[in-house]
Amino acid sequence: NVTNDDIRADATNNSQVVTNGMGLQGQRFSTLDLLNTDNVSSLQPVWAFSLGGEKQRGQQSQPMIKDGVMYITGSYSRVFAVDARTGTKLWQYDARLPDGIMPCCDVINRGVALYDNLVIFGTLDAKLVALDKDTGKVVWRKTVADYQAGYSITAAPLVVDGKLITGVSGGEFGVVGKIEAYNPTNGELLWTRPTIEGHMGYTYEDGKPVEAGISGGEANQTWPGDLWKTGGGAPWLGGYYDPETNLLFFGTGNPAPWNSHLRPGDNLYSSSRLALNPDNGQIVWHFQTTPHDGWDFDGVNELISFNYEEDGKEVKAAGTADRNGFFYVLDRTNGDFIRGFPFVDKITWATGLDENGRPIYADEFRPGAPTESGDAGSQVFTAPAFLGGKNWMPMSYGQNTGLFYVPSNEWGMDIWNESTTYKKGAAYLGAGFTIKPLNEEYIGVLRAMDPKTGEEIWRYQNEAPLWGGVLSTQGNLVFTGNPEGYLMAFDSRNGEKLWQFNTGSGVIGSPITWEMDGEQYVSVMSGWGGAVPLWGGHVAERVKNFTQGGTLWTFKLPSSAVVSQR
Ligand SMILES: O=C(O)c1cc(C(=O)O)c2c(n1)C(=O)C(=O)c1cc(C(=O)O)[nH]c1-2
Ligand SMILES: [Ca+2]
Repeated sequence: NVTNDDIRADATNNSQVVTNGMGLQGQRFSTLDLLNTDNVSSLQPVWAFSLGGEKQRGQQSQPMIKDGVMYITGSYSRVFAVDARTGTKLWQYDARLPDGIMPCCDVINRGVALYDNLVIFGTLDAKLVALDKDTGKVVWRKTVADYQAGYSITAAPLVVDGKLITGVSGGEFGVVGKIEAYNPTNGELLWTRPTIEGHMGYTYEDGKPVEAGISGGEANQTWPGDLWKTGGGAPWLGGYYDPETNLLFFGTGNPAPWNSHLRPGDNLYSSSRLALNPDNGQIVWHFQTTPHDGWDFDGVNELISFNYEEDGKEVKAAGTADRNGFFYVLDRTNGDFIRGFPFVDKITWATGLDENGRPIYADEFRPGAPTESGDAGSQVFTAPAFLGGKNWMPMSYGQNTGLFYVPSNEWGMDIWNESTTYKKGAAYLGAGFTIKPLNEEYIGVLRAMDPKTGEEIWRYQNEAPLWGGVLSTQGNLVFTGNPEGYLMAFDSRNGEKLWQFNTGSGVIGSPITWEMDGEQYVSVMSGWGGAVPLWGGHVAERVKNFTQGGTLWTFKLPSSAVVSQR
């Protein structure tokens, strides 16, 4: 069973992985160094587990490990429990999905939460399901939102001190984003916090809703007319928790519709980072990365807590690499902007950030308004593309190097606006687009970034876009995968590629590492999919021959190699 203490200790307990992010702060760093730059070239597969069936695509899950059992999700809202020593399947759960599910960006899922004897995950029809960890049988099931309005859940939920916290997806359908806390034991709703200004939040006392304040204080200050009622801002990537400040950090997605001329104003809290009180969901501070977004620059990307020394003082900071191409370092106690810098080579839509971190817009790179007669507005070519300088794939913070390892992409897009009106359950974009690579040789770039200076310390360039999570370790290793099928290991200090292994399908999951029976293991999901093949325009064309899949791979050193290193 998984306790609150297990969850709190996850970043330092090497024998388990019971949080998404390998620790509540989501640093994705392991203090293990049995596997290191000297021996990683001997890393070998121990077993591979196929998810089976015909639903082989888009495997973004991060595995979890507890007491020798691994828990993963697969595409189409499936969960599997596997013996971590042998890869033998213990049980499988397949959600029965209705025909009308509407995920914008493939049938993906990013993983489970573990609590007590339960394995809990969110489904493509916007339900939370809690399964018995030993049998895979449903213990409770709860509808979070109406899938027929375009809601879904793709992120892993988070458990903090006995509260199960989830976001929702659906920004491309004009849903209203919300973050909610549930009792993980029975699925009872504890609080709900809409992420669009003007909507009421509630806490629940004895099962009854009690008003907990309008998000934003007053309705509709940064939106025109009724647009806030269908404003998007979906916190679709979930969030993390920082024990030092007792705050939840969630990001919010694009405002709806994409056509920004329909909604003059900053459109809070779309494309923002939010800090919430975990007890009642109150928004403690917010930082909006792209006010009045006109390019689908969802602000969901993870905000990762880290501390550093400056002028003899410890700064409680947090770093985030936004879709819009800028990396931000914030004071995580209050959301103040400390510094920001580009982490991609080309940003056209803004010339920089002002002293508060607000973008300085280059208006000629905002697509034009449609004409009165209904013709599309002027088209622009702008960078990054809407799939972002970085998309969902989580970066890692190297505790030993002080660097962030950021999976990123170099691309731009043609984008134009069209007229649109809201219709329940229909795409609500008011825009058209074609993504194009910026370079012939590469699109993906794994970057080691110094958050104190904005300097890129090293980079690895990949032909296809990078779409997988990153892990770094005390053994000076950085792991990530690519759509070409490789799981790769780099030297975290200089970016030298030390090892790679082809898994047979694109790696877009998040690798983990843990210790079992005195040996260090690495696991990752393989299975190409996600948004790139669906929405990638010319880039999708480039990657169209990559094969889909669904396999969980586990690696370790041959026992002899470990011995010889010691
Ligand atoms: O606004 C939203 O609700 C929403 C949800 C999701 C999702 O849940 O996966 C994505 C996006 N937007 C999105 O804009 C996007 O680029 C994207 C890529 C992916 C993916 O898994 O590859 N999901 C999503
Ligand atoms: Ca979106």
